[in-house]
Amino acid sequence: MAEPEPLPQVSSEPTTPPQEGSGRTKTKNKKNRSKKQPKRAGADTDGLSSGASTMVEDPFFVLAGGKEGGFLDLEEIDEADFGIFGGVLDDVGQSVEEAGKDHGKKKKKTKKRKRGGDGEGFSGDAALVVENDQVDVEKVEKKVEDGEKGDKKGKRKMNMKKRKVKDNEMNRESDEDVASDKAEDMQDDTENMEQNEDDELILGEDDVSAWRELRLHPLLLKAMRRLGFKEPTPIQKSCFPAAAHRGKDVIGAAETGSGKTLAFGLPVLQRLLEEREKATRLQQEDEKMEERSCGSPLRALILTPTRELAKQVCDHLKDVAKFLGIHVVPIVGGLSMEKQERLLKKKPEIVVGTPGRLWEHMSMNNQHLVELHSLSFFILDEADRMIERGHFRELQSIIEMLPLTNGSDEQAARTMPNCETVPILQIKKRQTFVFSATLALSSNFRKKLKRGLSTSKASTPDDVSSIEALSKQAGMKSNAEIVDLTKASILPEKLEESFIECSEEDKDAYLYYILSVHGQGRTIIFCTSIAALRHISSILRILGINVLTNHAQMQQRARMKAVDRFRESENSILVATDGFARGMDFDDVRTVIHYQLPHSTDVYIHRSGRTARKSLAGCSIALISPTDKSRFYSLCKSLSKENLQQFPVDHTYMSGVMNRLSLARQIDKIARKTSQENANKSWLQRNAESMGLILDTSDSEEDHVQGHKKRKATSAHLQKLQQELSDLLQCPLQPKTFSRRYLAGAGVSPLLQKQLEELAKRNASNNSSKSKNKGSGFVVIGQDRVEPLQALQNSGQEVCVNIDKEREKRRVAENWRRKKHEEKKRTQEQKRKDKRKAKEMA
Ligand SMILES: Nc1ncnc2c1ncn2[C@@H]1O[C@H](COP(=O)(O)OP(=O)(O)OP(=O)(O)O)[C@@H](O)[C@H]1O
Repeated sequence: MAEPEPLPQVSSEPTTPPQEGSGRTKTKNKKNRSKKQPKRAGADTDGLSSGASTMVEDPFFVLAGGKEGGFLDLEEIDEADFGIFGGVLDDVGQSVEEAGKDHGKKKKKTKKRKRGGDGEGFSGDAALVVENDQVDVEKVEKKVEDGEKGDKKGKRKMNMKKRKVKDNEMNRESDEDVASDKAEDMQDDTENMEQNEDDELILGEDDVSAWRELRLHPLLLKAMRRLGFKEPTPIQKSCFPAAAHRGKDVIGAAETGSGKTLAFGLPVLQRLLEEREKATRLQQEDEKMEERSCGSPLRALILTPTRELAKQVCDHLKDVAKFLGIHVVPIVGGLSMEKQERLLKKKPEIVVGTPGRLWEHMSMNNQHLVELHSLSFFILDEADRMIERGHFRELQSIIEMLPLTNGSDEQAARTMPNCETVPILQIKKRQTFVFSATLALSSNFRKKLKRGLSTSKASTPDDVSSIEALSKQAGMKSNAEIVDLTKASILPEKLEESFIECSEEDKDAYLYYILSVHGQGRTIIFCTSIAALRHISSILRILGINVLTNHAQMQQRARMKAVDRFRESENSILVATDGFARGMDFDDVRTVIHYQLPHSTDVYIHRSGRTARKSLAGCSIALISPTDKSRFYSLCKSLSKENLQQFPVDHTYMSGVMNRLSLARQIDKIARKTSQENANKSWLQRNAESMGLILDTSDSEEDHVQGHKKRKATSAHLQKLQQELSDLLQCPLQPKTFSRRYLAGAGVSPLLQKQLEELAKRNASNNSSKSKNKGSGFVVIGQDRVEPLQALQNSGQEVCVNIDKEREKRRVAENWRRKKHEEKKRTQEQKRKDKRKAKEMA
């Protein structure tokens, strides 16, 4: 075992990064680490092997030390949710097939080493304590608000709980290593239970003939059989031959949920597998190769705009690469830098990350990320998002780090240290892939694509403000394969779009109506603002609808939990902001509701694209207030939509909806006020404590009594409202035409539902025993509500949303208003004149 790697010292001299030791290091001295400005590799040919960097004053100091740059609503990702490696480092001496089969055995061997190791990963236990405590605090807070236990007792209890949470959170860091070891062990155990890839195969050999036609590597074919992917999706079919067999760069655009991740992922895995096979053959010929053991250099760098998407892409590739011995690692903000350094020391072939954190590592001269000579793939997922509003300055810096692609393969090979997996002859040029569903949104871009990249104007060196410029700077060749499978509307074919016109205030009512009357299936509600998200989630919870939330101001652990819970239940409802709109893949989301309209067409497409994925049907409903109208019409225009369906609202439900909503709003108002007051008090307390001051809380006797009375009255009022609402919620949300024989389901509580079903069963058995008394049957429709898609398909009414017609309508209305106004003015003037005349006459 080699000595732990010495950390680079801060120096103003040019320096060579230390060579990677093969052993694990536990040194964590971050302070000693030098912050260097990495040099563009490839610009200095003899510096390539060492990854030498010139030490200059670091212009990225703020970035390196700070948070993920740029995209403020990036998702925090918890390390607990990342696996470490999809597999184990492959034994190059083995055949590829063997490498795959022996995977399980090797895992066991590595496990022993890991146990005494540095404990990356999950800190489940500690987190659970904190989370449970958090729930307890909420319970206690609620009790305090309800005035159930009396103020002082409740407060004391709450303070104790809060302190406990704080302590736990402080201890969490130190507990993490232990907990993560446990989690790692558990993960290993689970993996050991999966004995063999063959046991997991869902499809037979003949089922995947469509993949075979693409000349997919046998191990990848097996992976497709295991995942149950019978045939390639159109984008995969179009991209694979060009990317994998002809080594071309690819610009890929296809609708949301069409499998773009594997459209770029499979060619990467194919090439790595093929090269590994060649390497194995060469190795057998050349015994010297055995001495070479520096692990694998970075072969593919995949960039995504959000942390959650990076995690998802990483997981997806790991799934495919599970038995391939190819390692995929996520490098995103929100994780400990040191832990990521340890992951990178293991030299994974594929890194998926967000630009901010990747650049942070690069600017600290992380050897695996700066030595990019053998990088074979540079991939931008959701590329159009990357260049938006100058968000990812780090992207520019990363692109500058990429070796120039015009150097010869041999030259590149010469500069590479002894690496087993990429022998000299196998190094091909780097391929660049750029993908997104909304790449072709701008008509300009489509035209440019048609003309081809070669004819476009040269961009300035620091300009990555267009896909074109970005691709070129990343080294994309002018003969790149352009695969644009998007239609004019870009949206999936089976997406039923609809809208409800209502006032801003009534959006809550329609939202509740949709969820309670047509609430089947997984639903995502999108908001543009966190304030709106908080408002509706609070109202819906008061109304007894259990919603999950995900937004940038939530703690990461809670966010990831929400995502997991959303995946778990097929009727779950998630309220999210737009950070969640791109790329997130959930099984069978039936409905997307745009509570607030997005600011741009591409966000609308990505939001709506969370449903109707994988050629399944889904529906999207936009709530349109008068202020949203013009934006909505322009959106329709940019998507070439002239007609849209109006969501079929059964207005007989609305008075019931309004009654409930009115109570919920009152409850919400009181709860907000109380929590605001509590927050203010504790803020004051905290600040006074931190300044060493004692707060004068001694009210006069009269104030004290008054305050007490007020609190008591509020609490009684709150209880009354809650009781009223609870009574309403016990009854079905009936339309006026409610028949006693048919209990319509919306609003039926699970308990009532159960009781009614039992009653119905009893009635049915009574009836059958009493010689089938026709007409006395009792039918419970219960919670099996109609799903929005079904409602739309049955009775959605098409409405013309022709923007020109709307403009015309608005113009006519304005003219009419102006005329009216002028007429009024004229009449008033006339009246005044008449009065004056009458006065003069008098
Ligand atoms: N060949 C295939 N057969 C069946 N399912 C597939 C196939 N390829 C990918 N999938 C599945 O399709 C789903 C969507 O894939 P993916 O997330 O890559 O779509 P996408 O085009 O990137 O969507 P978005 O534009 O929203 O990011 C995933 O659940 C994935 O597992």
